[in-house]
Amino acid sequence: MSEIMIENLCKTFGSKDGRVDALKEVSLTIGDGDIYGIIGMSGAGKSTLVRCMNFLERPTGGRVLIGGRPLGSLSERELRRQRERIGMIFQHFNLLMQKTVLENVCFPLYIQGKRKKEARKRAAELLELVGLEERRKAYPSQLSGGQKQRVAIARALASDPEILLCDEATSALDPQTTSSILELLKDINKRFGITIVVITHQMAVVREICTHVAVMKGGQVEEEGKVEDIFAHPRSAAARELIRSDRGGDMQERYGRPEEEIRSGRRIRVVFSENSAFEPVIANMILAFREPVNILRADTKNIGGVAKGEMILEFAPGSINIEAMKTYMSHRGLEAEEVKEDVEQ
Ligand SMILES: Nc1ncnc2c1ncn2[C@@H]1O[C@H](COP(=O)(O)OP(=O)(O)OP(=O)(O)O)[C@@H](O)[C@H]1O
Repeated sequence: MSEIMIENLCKTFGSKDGRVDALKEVSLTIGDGDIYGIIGMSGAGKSTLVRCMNFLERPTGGRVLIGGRPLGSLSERELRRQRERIGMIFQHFNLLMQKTVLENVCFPLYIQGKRKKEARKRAAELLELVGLEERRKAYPSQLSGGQKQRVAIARALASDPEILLCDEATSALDPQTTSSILELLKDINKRFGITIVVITHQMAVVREICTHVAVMKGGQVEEEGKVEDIFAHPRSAAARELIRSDRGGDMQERYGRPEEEIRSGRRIRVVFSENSAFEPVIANMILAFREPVNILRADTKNIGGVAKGEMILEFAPGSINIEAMKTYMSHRGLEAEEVKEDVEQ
């Protein structure tokens, strides 16, 4: 069992400039086998939270339970054992530059006391899993960023972890390499049932692989739930802002308009899971109400493998048909919600 329960977690750092409350009463549950995203802007407390999950950082209040066992009650030896069951990967890979790819993956196996032959055999299997068996003799400096992260993933898997913590693991990679690393993580989750926690500031990463997400701001969880629900109905300003800044989608070039062109008039955000049905509904609505509607942005996004369409519509200033048009859309399966001023620049 690798369920992670976080209860009222607090972390306060003391410094010469005063106190910093990096985590304020954070509570969440990460289910066994989930791919769980923790998203927020810089300074939100994400790294502190993930470091508290394996007690690399000791919380100042609250509890962390893994598989029902509170980490705070473990002896140092038990804690070391528990940490072996938690792999970690980082933005800057943290590889040993003087060692070959194979030796990098062998490293945690040597620490566990494995013999050289056994460790090399296991490391070779893991390199095959991440698609790098042919680069086993290379040094990290000879690899691309994506390949380095694959080595780091193989190394993290060497101790057969139940949990993999990924701290901004794709932030240093280009979008295409990011997608291939996310695919690899998804595959690992599916094949081995490893619970994966993804720390990121990019909504695109969350929607590509995560099942659940917690949105953090100022050391607190602003919103938490299934990715598709939060994408469709973001409740907090922090979630709306992250969704708004999530660019990338194949329809955008066709419809995309620079945001400077956004004028007055009420705006709504429409979400639908089959984007092909957008156009007839909107076109028929314009015909039915005989009123112009401005498409400010249209986009498709891949949320956990399902294509979701998103559109920002602007109604004519002073229109009296807005509520009727929202009802028209909702009767045709389009989820519509008002876009508040605080999410537009
Ligand atoms: N060791 C430390 N000593 C003092 N303050 C710290 C320490 N570590 C983190 N903080 C502070 O705690 C807050 C949360 O930092 P944290 O690194 O967890 O945020 P984050 O969401 O991961 O942001 P980033 O993506 O920029 O790392 C910040 O105000 C940070 O300055």
